[in-house]
Amino acid sequence: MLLIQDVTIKIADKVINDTINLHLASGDIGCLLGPSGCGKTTLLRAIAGFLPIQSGVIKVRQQEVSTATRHADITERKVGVVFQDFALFPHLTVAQNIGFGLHELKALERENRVNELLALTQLEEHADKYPHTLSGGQQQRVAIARALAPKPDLLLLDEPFSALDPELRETLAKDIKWILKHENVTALLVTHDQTEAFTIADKIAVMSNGKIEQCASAYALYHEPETRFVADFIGEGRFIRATHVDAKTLLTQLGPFVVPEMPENIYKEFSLLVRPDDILHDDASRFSATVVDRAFRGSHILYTLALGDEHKEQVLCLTPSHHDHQIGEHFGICLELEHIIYFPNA
Ligand SMILES: Nc1ncnc2c1ncn2[C@@H]1O[C@H](COP(=O)(O)OP(=O)(O)OP(=O)(O)O)[C@@H](O)[C@H]1O
Repeated sequence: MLLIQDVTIKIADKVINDTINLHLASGDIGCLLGPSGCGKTTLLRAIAGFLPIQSGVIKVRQQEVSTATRHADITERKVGVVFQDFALFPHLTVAQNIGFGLHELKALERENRVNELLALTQLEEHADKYPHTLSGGQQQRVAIARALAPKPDLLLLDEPFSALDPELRETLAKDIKWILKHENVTALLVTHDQTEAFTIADKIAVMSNGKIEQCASAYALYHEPETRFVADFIGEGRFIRATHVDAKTLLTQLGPFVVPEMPENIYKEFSLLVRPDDILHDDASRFSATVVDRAFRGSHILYTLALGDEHKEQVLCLTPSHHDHQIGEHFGICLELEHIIYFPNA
């Protein structure tokens, strides 16, 4: 449904997006995830048709909509856009906002489609209200319903939850995912919040410095990051030094570790990614670590632990919160890795 091949976008001669490749099949929910300034919004704007591209091609439904020499009009793209600030019409009711893009339909068809979307977004009781009387979450649902009303082939959402408070975001993200799947619309959203990306997206493109570093499912990004940037950016974790001892064994400050499956061509010495769930609290272990920081998370505590006498390396450890240790205390830990993620030593 959406195909982006080797796309480069420049603004005032500065390369903002460099050789971007991305594919979304029909019904996929994709996400552009990355730190502020990495070029997410610029790419989304180019797909929507607000910006030209300098090389490559963007196709929607196999039609070329952007190349270096062709720039299809926004209306020709059949792309819906949901903006960060919702951009609702203040003088129109909820129902009128949703029906705004349906001028081509007959009155009855239009009314049916509006009613269908009011039900889908659970806004029936608010149909005759004006946007300023609604909560942020409700306004966002109106914005999504309005964008979905004309049945666009592709829906683009620019930081759709950023104006909402954090508790509401996750619930709304789940609701929106359900709505998008129900409408079977292909969607691409921009966010810098990975929880949001994990909740809503089938496929996440992690961006840095104008490029896509890796495009994969949330699970693959977390467990099989292909670059050091993705390993750092997605989830939590620390790198510790490791040495490849023999076909089955690695050596780290936490002793020898027998590897479930040794990667081919692994370096002799390398940096090993250790996630908080790879470190187990184990009073029987002969390796102990010192608590240098702790974050209480209700059911769990996330400890930052310093290793060895010199405290040069650190790992994170997520334990049930009845293991309550203070900063400066020691406790026994052991390493339990499912995936060996390694990079050359920095
Ligand atoms: N109109 C413009 N003129 C000049 N530079 C621009 C313009 N628009 C964007 N940029 C630059 O392009 C880069 C990428 O911006 P963009 O808004 O795409 O990033 P982003 O990843 O969406 O960031 P954020 O998460 O903060 O919105 C930034 O360095 C920005 O300064």
